[in-house]
Amino acid sequence: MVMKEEMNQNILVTKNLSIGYKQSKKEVLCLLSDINLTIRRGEMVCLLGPNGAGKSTLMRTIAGIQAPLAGRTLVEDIPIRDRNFKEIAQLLSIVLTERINVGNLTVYHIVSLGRHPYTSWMGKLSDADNEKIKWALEQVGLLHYANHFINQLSDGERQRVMIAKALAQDTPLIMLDEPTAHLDLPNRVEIMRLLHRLARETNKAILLSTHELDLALQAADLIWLMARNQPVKVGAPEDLVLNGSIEDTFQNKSFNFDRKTGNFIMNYQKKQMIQLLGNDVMGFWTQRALSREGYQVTCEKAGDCCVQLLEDCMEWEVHRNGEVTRCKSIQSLLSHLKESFQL
Ligand SMILES: Nc1ncnc2c1ncn2[C@@H]1O[C@H](COP(=O)(O)OP(=O)(O)OP(=O)(O)O)[C@@H](O)[C@H]1O
Repeated sequence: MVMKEEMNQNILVTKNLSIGYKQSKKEVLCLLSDINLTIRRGEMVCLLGPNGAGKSTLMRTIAGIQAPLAGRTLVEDIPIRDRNFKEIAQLLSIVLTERINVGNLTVYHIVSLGRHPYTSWMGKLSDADNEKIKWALEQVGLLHYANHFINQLSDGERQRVMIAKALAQDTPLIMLDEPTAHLDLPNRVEIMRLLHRLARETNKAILLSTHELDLALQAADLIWLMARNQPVKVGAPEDLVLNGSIEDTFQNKSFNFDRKTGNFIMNYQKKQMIQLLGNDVMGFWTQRALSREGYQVTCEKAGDCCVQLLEDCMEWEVHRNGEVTRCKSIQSLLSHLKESFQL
């Protein structure tokens, strides 16, 4: 009984999927084999991995755009392979990264294209289709832009139009290839929040590929972590941080992953030890600036230099060789240290 309920919760299932490219009759580039992944109703999954890991290949294979080397993909228990375009378009919708350039179409018209899998060959929209289009525009907060031309919209709004089109397509699975590429930070956050809310409220499954690790860690229900020739690691973002998977996958000698903050910290060659006294926000930014300049920062007594934070007046006191110097900004602190150490 439990098993049956669980099976019904799955919208996407991959079964022993192998992905890659047939390069010639004999030569095959197999990127990954035996991929068994699922996405449940109402879940948002972020697919993460370094460049060349195979994210686009996996997305394309799941969507039926590219044939698998082996295995299969099921959406709502229906195998994608061998289905025609219209049948697939009723099971999954895809939002691609490319910037759309169709200036002479209105927002309403573009979203209405999502209804094509359901209309006759003439593309006549029924009342129900129009209702669905309005609902989709409402979901992304763009109903008032329905009659605007697409080239009158910002990149963030255009992306929301494409999400509305996918919603109008009304498929159980929505896939998005780097939906936050080309967007500024507020729009990136907005799109992730929107997708997260839509997964919850519509009970659809959302799969998106991204390079935005910090946003994915905050917004995803599950992360699929891909690395070349390694099994896909699946887990809640926090589990993948705690068990070191994120760190291992993105390991690089130029930066370290900070498990406490979920951020990457650049590695600078350390030259001089400096003791930093004080904490909180001012301490965090002072430490960042000192590390960038190549100082090794510690809270213990070390070397002959100590920086004391004066949090009340937001100033910095440098103690070195019995001399005390006050600095009014991080910029002046860094130039004073540079002179002092003659770096
Ligand atoms: N048409 C193709 N024929 C042969 N090999 C390909 C083809 N397309 C991609 N590849 C190779 O497959 C590997 C994975 O590529 P893919 O584009 O899926 O990675 P990705 O994780 O999406 O990368 P990125 O983050 O840079 O977009 C790469 O080594 C790439 O060179």
